[in-house]
Amino acid sequence: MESNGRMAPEVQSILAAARERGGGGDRVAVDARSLPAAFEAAEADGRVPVIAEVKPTSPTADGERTDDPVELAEAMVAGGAAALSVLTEPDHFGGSAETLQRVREAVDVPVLRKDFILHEEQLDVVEADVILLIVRFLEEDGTDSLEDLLSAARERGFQVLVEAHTAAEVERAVEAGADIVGVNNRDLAKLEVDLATFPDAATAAPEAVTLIAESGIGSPDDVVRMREAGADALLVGSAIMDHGGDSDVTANTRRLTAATDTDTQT
Ligand SMILES: O=C(O)c1ccccc1NCC(=O)[C@H](O)[C@H](O)COP(=O)(O)O
Repeated sequence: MESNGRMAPEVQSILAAARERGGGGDRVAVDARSLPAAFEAAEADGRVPVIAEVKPTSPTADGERTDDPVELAEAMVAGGAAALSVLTEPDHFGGSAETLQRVREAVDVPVLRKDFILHEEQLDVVEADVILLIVRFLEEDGTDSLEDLLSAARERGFQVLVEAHTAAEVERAVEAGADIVGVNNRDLAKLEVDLATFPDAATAAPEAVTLIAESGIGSPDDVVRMREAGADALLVGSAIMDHGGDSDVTANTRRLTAATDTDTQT
């Protein structure tokens, strides 16, 4: 696995901050909204299942979006988002646990807590329907193991999205017991996006796994490409948030949730 020393400086900084961050107070117990059921409901009424991400900024964003996150989240749901992802990482993404809590109270779709969780106590910061565990960040000394975090999260009622970047990491996720696996098209070592990543790595996932294509998806053509490669759902942040601008988040979401294979025909 990639050593943190070979990660992009921004990612090393994210991980250093994550190692320092503590947990919450009391142990969380969640009555989670089902992510697979939300995807099925979207499919049933003709929407591509999209997890739209409330990401005020990021190390690779062109700027910051300062609109009220709850209004952004509601606009994403109005655009057909099956679920939402909310950054709770404060130092590099402008997120917070309080934002996630407000968003989750305002919508009825499942909400993913997008953060860099390395230790069990960090699960107890806020209730969410789904939490993220990143394979390559949990193979380092000084973090809890993927298996331990998976079971600790499930004991609290969370669903778990396990993120991989390569076929080997998909195999590792499945071996650890993941039933929802994301393939990140963004290489977190270099912060480069390559949409060929998902089709390559997805081949390692068994049929029973719910498979999510993450990052770099910006157009209806990209949606169709990921779906044809086996994505059950897509996780999209930047193309919906439009960090440098102030475009309509509902329209940005709908453009992707309404994508069909006719979009790729000339
Ligand atoms: O988005 C970043 O710049 C980033 C930098 C360092 C570590 C993680 C990062 N992003 C996390 C994500 O997984 C994305 O926010 C998510 O998949 C959406 O990606 P996109 O649609 O490309 O905004």
